[in-house]
Amino acid sequence: MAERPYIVGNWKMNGTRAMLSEARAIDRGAQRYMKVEVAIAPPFTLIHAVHKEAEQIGVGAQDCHPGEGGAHTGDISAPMIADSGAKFVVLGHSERRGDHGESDELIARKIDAAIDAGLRIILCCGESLETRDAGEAENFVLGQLKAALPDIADAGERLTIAYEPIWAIGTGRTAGAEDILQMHGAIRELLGETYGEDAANTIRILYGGSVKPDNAGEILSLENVGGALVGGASLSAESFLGIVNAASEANAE
Ligand SMILES: O=C(CO)COP(=O)(O)O
Repeated sequence: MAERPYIVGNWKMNGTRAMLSEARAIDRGAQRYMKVEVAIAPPFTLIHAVHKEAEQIGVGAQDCHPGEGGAHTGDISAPMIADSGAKFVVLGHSERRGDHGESDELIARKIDAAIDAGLRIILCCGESLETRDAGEAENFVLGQLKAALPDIADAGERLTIAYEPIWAIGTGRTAGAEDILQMHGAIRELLGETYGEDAANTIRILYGGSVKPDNAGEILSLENVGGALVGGASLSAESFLGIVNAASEANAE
C-alpha cells in the first residue's frame, strides 16, 4: 500500500447517542495510528455529536440530496451536511442504489452537489453475483464509474473510490485476492485515463465487503488497495481498531 491507508466505517442505519462512547473510543484509539487516516460515517442524527467528540478521526455522511435546499421532505442537502461538521459523503452505495432506486445519473448529480458544498466524496461501485457469474463484473463496475466520475481538477484530494461487490456485503464472504487485484487494477487504469496518471495515483481505491480484523491484513496489502470501507465491523471500537492496526502493519511492510 503506497498511499496513507484510509479506513472508513460506514455505520449504515445503526447508532443512537449510546454509540457515542464507541465513536470516542475509535477516535482515541486512532491517535495511536497517525499513519492511517481513519473516519466514520454515522447516521445523519449523530454527525454533529461525533464531529464535536472527534479529535483525530474524520466524520462524514452516508448520502446527500442533489439539491441545495427547498421542499424535499425528509431529505438532507450537501450544504446541511457540511454545516453539521462532516467533511465527506459516501455516495452510490449499493444499498442506496437498491433500496432507493438510485441511478448513475442521480449519483452524478449528488456528487456535483457535494463538490459545490466543499465535501470530499467516497464513490461506491460494485456488481451483483449474477453480474459476476455472467463475466460482466469489470464492464459493469467501470460503467458505474464512467457515468459518475466528476470532471474536477483536484480529484486527487477530493475523490475516493470504494469497490464493494454486493455479494460480499454483510455476508461474511470476501472477494478473492485475484478478483480484488483485477478490479482495483482496472479502476486505477480508468482513473488514469480520466484524470491523468499523477492525479489518479493519489486517488485511493478502498475495498469493502465483510472486512474484519482477521482478513484485513491480507486485503490491505494487495496492490491498488488503499484502504477499506467497513460496515458491521466498524460498529465496535475493538474490531474497527483491529482493522486500523492491520492497515498500519500492511503499510509498514
Ligand atoms: O457495505 C459495506 C460498507 O459500506 C460493507 O459492509 P460489511 O463490512 O458489513 O460487509
